[in-house]
Amino acid sequence: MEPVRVGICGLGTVGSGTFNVLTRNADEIARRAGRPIVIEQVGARRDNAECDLTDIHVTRDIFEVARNPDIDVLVELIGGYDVARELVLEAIRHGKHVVTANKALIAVHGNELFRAAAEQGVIVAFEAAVAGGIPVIKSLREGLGANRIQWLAGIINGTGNYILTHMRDEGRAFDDVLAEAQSLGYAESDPTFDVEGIDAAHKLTILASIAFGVPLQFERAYTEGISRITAEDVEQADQLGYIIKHLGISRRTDEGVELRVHPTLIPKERLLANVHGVKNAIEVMGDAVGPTLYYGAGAGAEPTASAVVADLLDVARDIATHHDYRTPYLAFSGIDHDDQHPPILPMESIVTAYYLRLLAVDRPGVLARVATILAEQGVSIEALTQKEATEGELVPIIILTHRTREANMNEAIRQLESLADVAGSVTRIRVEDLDDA
Ligand SMILES: NC(=O)c1ccc[n+]([C@@H]2O[C@H](COP(=O)([O-])OP(=O)(O)OC[C@H]3O[C@@H](n4cnc5c(N)ncnc54)[C@H](O)[C@@H]3O)[C@@H](O)[C@H]2O)c1
Ligand SMILES: N[C@@H](CCO)C(=O)O
Ligand code: NA
Repeated sequence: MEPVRVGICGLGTVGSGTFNVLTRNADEIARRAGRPIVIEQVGARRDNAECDLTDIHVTRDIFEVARNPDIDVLVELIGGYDVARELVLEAIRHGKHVVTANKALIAVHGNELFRAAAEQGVIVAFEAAVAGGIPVIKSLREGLGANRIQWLAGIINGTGNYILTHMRDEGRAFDDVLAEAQSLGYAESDPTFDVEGIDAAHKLTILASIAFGVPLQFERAYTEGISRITAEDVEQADQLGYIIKHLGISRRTDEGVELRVHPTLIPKERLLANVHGVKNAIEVMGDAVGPTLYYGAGAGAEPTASAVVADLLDVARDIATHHDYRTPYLAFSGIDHDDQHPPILPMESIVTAYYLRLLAVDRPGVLARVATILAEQGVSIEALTQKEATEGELVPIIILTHRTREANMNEAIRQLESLADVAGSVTRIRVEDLDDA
């Protein structure tokens, strides 16, 4: 059969990994695809010493790749929102299929890109965009197609998990571990995307669409990062039998779909609590299959390339299939025209348990006043511990609550912070049991 001709745009961490995996495993890949997958052109600002570009047609103008009539598939690995959007739209206009690792692009511009691609009858594949090498998109979209998905929860940012792991195990400083993750090629070009939860929210947005059949709605995701996690909270969580992980959680309720990224206390014995370093894992609960777990490298050159090349294999197999008979981009047919899908819920309406840490003046009646405020908001306490005074007259109070509405907790925290007995702000970290795991 005719080869599939690929143009790779961007020759950084993932671009070089993709180039090398495609080249090294060319024979194996051709046997799987039933035809060779060949690199016809590379668009890059500069050569990359990791790649042997002898005999490769290299251009400094990536848009040349998008317009090259000898290219069947453009692989977008430049990252970012704007130029990547222009590049992908240009490739689609020229009838090319697209493979991308760019979650920012898909989460923010995906609805527009899929519309354009559907009009041209071309594939847009993005397995590498979520959890790097873990085939979670394919699993959700195809392997779990029989299920009504109930919830999914995952560690979906490798850099953040790498930082939390090394801070906890080695007592190292945040900035020091972040610099290491950057040097290993895990971090986004703007690492605040990793540490403030934006990258995880991009990925969660994509997972939720595929799990629940809702259009991509990144702007509705609740996003909180790991930059305010303190050693004190890590220690308190440990004593209570929990570990703090940065999770993306999406859950179907009777009212709609939760879409939230935040640090979370999870019981130490859960599988997700034992996912460390750059590894990612996503737990998915389906009504028929029950809990399933997907684990592996969430970032890095060749793990991510593994997903990019798997998408190229899918393109090679589906290229001759009519668009109407291909797997839909977001797993459900007609998400765009279907207004039957559930709404994304505002954060105030989610229901979860909470860990609270506050500093109070050590005088009679303080605990009663704290308990009264919580009771008036309908928040019931599972455990309350008053620690030894550490900061002058102030004593830390640690509270674990039962499940309650976020709106009630917001009001309780507002009232607690206005008490004369309470110093500074109240730390709040959500707690998930991940039942049924
Ligand atoms: N690094 C990872 O582990 C990882 C994992 C999954 C997904 N991703 C995604 O993959 C994409 C690429 O990430 P990366 O880590 O390889 O980044 P990178 O910075 O290492 O590589 C990007 C490359 O694109 C080039 N580039 C950017 N704009 C260009 C332009 N206009 N013309 C030509 N070249 C241009 C840059 O020079 C750079 O070499 C991003 O969307 C990222 O979110 C990365
Ligand atoms: N910066 C991302 C890359 C993988 O998407 C991470 O650390 O998870
Ligand atoms: Na993936």
